[in-house]
Amino acid sequence: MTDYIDLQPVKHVQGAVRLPGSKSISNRILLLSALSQGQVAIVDLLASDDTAVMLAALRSLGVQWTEEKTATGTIHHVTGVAGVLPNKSADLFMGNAGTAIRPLTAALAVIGGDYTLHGVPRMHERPIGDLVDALNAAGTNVEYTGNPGFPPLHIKQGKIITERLSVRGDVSSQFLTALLMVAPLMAKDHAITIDVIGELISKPYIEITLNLIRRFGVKVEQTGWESFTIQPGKVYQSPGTIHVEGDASSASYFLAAGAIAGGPVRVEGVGKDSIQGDVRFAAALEQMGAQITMGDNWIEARSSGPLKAIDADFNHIPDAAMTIAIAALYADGPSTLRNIASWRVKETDRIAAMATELRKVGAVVEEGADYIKVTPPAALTPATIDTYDDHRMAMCFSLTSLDGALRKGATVRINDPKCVNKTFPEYFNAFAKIAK
Ligand SMILES: O=C(O)C1=C[C@@H](OP(=O)(O)O)[C@@H](O)[C@H](O)C1
Ligand SMILES: C=C(OP(=O)(O)O)C(=O)O
Repeated sequence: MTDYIDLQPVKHVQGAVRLPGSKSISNRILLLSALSQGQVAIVDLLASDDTAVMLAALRSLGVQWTEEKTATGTIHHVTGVAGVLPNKSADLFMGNAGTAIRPLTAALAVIGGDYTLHGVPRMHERPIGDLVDALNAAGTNVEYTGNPGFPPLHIKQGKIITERLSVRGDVSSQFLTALLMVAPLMAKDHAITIDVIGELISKPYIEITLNLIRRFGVKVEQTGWESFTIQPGKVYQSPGTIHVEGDASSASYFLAAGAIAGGPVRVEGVGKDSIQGDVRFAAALEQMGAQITMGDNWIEARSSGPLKAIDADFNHIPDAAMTIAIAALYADGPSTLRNIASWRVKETDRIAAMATELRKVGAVVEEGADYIKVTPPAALTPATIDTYDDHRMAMCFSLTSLDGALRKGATVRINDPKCVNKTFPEYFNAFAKIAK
């Protein structure tokens, strides 16, 4: 029997939400800490499925970590292994966490050993071939045990035999992130250069990667988005204590709620100096007519009349862009989200899933290989929303219960709401708190 949650129409939203830690920052910091020299204290790590698989994998690899509960949150203490993993063989379950499997594959391939990595069925449909090709061309030994180009993987001992790697950047930026994170392990006696083939997508995620690599003491020289060079002889050094920002993608649901149904709604934990590209979601909402204010560690959204339709390129914020597709239901005309082909290879085929579920609430939807056009209905239709084991489908569609300035929300049933555990286990409680 399908588990579900029923949401009644919400007339007004208001309040403040303390965001959970950023998934992207959490999993990067965990791996960098494990590879570094020294002890790292990680404050406010995200507690969710995606970080749980990374933490479990590190433990299976012999990396020691402990969790300390404090009055204000949590501190994870990780003892770095300076690039030498205690366990030379392990079988690792990666769930559906792209930010865990891609960088870990690169790390284990470069370090070498006898490792298997696998995940949920959807993980075995998510591409990893561009990363494996880049690694194996450089001398690692990574094999597919299922379909070529996809997990599961078997990693054996290899040996890096090149100073220059190239990787495709047009399917997922996580492949370049993975190579950048392990480049210092390859750059023992000579510099390593990574060239990007094809137009790099999701560029702000590379900025997160570079920012965190630098905080662990390694410099990367960058030539546009085409080439990255890491100087030899550097080992990641513990930054001591490192703080995880609140998740800017998770912020998008609350900010959109404020923009649609009154507000003000404030998210706490990210602000104007955030290293996450998804804070630029606020600018897209502003373009739609919402009123946005930002502080060092908070962002606030409120509506000022009906939302305006938007037609824009969303390649830089692929995750938060899903929330724009929902805000489009409350806009004054058709909206088009362009350059989002990567949606098709994420937790589900998000262009297809979004189109199907938006039609259930009455929208007219046109989808293409890399775009979606949403024409809002005169009134939202009550619907049962399928979520495709995709946390963002569940979180996005909760917003269809909101009454906007132009049209009223509908009663909505969200099937399998627990899929939010991937990044935001407390999502529906947080949403209920701002619903008045
Ligand atoms: O590097 C990261 O932390 C991420 C990169 C993006 O993926 P793509 O580069 O595959 O678009 C994003 O969708 C994902 O949720 C997190
Ligand atoms: C695409 C996503 O996740 P992943 O890190 O598994 O790629 C996401 O969280 O929207």
